[in-house]
Amino acid sequence: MGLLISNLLNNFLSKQNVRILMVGLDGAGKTTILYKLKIGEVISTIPTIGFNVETVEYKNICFTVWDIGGQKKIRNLWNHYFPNTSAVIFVVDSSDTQRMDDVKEELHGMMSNEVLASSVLLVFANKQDLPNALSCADLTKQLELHTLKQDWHVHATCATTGKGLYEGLDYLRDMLEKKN
Ligand SMILES: Nc1nc2c(ncn2[C@@H]2O[C@H](COP(=O)(O)OP(=O)(O)OP(=O)(O)O)[C@@H](O)[C@H]2O)c(=O)[nH]1
Ligand SMILES: [Mg+2]
Repeated sequence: MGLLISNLLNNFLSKQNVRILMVGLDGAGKTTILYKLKIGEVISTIPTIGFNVETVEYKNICFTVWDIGGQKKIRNLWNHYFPNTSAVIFVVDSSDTQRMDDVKEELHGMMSNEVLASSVLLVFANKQDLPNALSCADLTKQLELHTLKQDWHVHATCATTGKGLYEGLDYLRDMLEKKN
């Protein structure tokens, strides 16, 4: 009986583990987001060659966030991180309008990979503080998000202030819950 109660309690208290892959072009703000979520501060970043990984606990979920470098010459390494990914966070520099075609190509190329067929997608429309940042509606159109097979949500963020980051995670959680 004691064991039963202890098991029930453990199940109730145990955190759900979710593996998240965070990708996007170089300079989009991925590493800034990771450490804003992890330590609540804006760190001074250098371009990521390889990856950073941290766990972020939020509302009884333990997110293991893999932040992968986005420079063109290392983007072909992204697919090594795909297996067992529950959710993809694709970070976009919303003010980098010149590279939106590259963003679209990378995003669709990645999400068409069978290994990610049952993942959900959160797009962070980052750098909303910059004057020429595209809105979520414009990004949705330009990136043709409606043609994706997976569930997706696009959320406006500013990594340097933290605005929108946790709200985005709330949507991610809802999408994951709907799947289970
Ligand atoms: N204005 C503004 N700057 C931001 C924002 N988010 C990130 N940055 C800046 O953008 C630059 C690049 O950020 P990183 O987090 O290093 O970008 P990254 O996506 O990790 O880049 P790679 O590691 O090369 O793939 C840094 O100078 C950040 O301070 C934002 O929301 N607004
Ligand atoms: Mg980085």
